[in-house]
Formats: sequence, structure tokens, C-alpha cells
Amino acid sequence: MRRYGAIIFDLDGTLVHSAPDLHAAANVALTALGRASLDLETVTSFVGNGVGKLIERCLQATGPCSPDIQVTALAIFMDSYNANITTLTRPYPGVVACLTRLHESDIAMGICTNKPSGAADAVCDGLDLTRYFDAIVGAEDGQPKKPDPTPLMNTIAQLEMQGKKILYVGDSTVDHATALNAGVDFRLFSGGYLNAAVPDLRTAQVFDHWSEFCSS
Ligand SMILES: O=C(O)COP(=O)(O)O
Ligand SMILES: [Mg+2]
Repeated sequence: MRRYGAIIFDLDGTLVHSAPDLHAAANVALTALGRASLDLETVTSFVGNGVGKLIERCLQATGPCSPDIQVTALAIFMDSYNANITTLTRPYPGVVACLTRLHESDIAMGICTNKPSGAADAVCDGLDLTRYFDAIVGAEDGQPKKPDPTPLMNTIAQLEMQGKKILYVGDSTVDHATALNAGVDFRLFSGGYLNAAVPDLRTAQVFDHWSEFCSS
């Protein structure tokens, strides 16, 4: 890890298992609209492109989907999710030990997620993870979402690491494409929410447990 100026992490499905809280809030919105609930596996497969896409996919899976219904569903979802942001969400095993070790080695660390910024900050605060990071960049109005490289480039800029060697660590094809688009190295956590094969990934880039990542 010492060869990197900074390590930047995705959040949902990478550092934290947040799908149970996302699932619960999605079902609150679906129930309020008279829709059927979805199971955890289905909602988990919808995570990774931001909450707007998550709700759109939930609506498409349960009936008609119009821009008006999406706005209503997203508002109900966000109210419920913000009230339960770390009710079930926990860091993956080994994450805290790994972040502690990297922090002690003085490497710059950031988070780049498609989760709304406020929610990303609240998850990190609620799980006592904020202290490890010099930058937490989430989805913002006017900022394109991953796989556009903009949020990752913004994270690198906030870390003042432009021109340095950067590693991005994520759990999805979106994260892999983001790293490619930004021209940075990539590693995949296989225990997250990957729902499609990642093209051109070497075995050495994939890890199954955070203790493995930390000792590499
Ligand atoms: O899709 C989301 O809302 C967040 O997903 P990410 O943290 O994996 O980018
Ligand atoms: Mg993710």
C-alpha cells in the first residue's frame, strides 16, 4: 500500500453492509404507494448507481414508474432511510482494523460514493468511521455520478493528491469503470454487491476479506 499517495474507498457494499437499511426504507416507500415489498436480495442488486436509480428500479420491479411517482417514492424513502441510517448497517468484518492500520501508516484516505453526501456523512458518523478520512465525497446536485470520473477526481483534489498514484477500492462494475475513467488503480472487494462480471480484472486485484486487503 505504501506505493500509493492515497487510497479511496467506495462506501455501500465496500466498507459497510448497508443493504438491510436501504431495503427496509425501500419497502416503506413501496408500501406507502400500495406496492408489493421486495426481498433483500432484489433490493441489494439495485444498489450502486445512487438512490434515484435504486428507487426507479424498485418501482419498475413492482408496477408502473413515472417521474411523479419517483419523486414521491424517493421522498418517502429518504425520510425513512435518514431516520434509520445505521439501524442495521455495520462495517464489514476487518474494516475497522484495516482502516486503523492504514491511518497509523499516515496514508491519505478518502471515500467516493454514489450515496447522497448527507447520508454518507451520517453513516460514517454513526459508525465512528469519519475520523479515518480526509475527504468524504458523495452524490451532490450538479455533480455527475460514478462511473463518470468527476466524483473520484473531486475526492483526489480534496485530498490534494493530484498527480500522485491513487488506488480506488470498490465492490461493483460501476466502481471498476470509475477507476478506469479516472486513470487510477482498482481493487475489488468480492463480499459486497457485485451483480455482474467485471471485465478484465486480474485475480490479484480481487480480495474476499479485509484482512487480506490490509496485509497486501
Ligand atoms: O448506490 C448508492 O446509493 C451508493 O452506492 P456506493 O456507495 O456503492 O457508490
Ligand atoms: Mg458500492
